[in-house]
Amino acid sequence: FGSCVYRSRSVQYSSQLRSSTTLTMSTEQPSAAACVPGGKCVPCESLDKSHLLSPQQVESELASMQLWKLSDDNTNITRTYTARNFQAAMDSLNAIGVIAERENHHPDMHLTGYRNVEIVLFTHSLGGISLNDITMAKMIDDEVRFSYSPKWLRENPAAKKD
Ligand SMILES: C[C@H](O)[C@H](O)[C@H]1CNC2=NC(N)=NC(=O)C2=N1
Repeated sequence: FGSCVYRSRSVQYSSQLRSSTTLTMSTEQPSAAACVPGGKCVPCESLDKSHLLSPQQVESELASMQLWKLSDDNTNITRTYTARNFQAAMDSLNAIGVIAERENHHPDMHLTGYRNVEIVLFTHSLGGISLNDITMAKMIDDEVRFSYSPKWLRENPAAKKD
């Protein structure tokens, strides 16, 4: 997933003595990179308005992602679920957080009523939806092992993973 090309190493030179320069290699945190389908990543900063998806484009992407909905104002995609319990909700948020940090593309996450979760994805730098958000949604669906409320799962069979 998202084999992002990170600007991996920053080289800091600090000359301690005039006669020698200490070369300290430090590996930066993975740089700003957001992923688009196909595992290619583009740095967040390289996105511009041309990367915004139209509502039609979003809807066609979401046709195969039934757990996600396009917001009424077309500015984000959301996924809501009820976890089995508070810990399961927290575990899912933390798992999503790992993906978000890895991809440097972060959802808004809301936990209410101790186990009702809403995940909201949009590209902050554009104020709308880009392919990065679609990719993140797919990664969340594919990689996170959710523990749902059995009642919720019965009511949302699309969430069932075989
Ligand atoms: C500097 C940093 O890479 C950027 O702010 C990243 C961080 N995470 C992000 N997450 C989201 N959803 N949208 C962004 O534009 C974004 N940009």
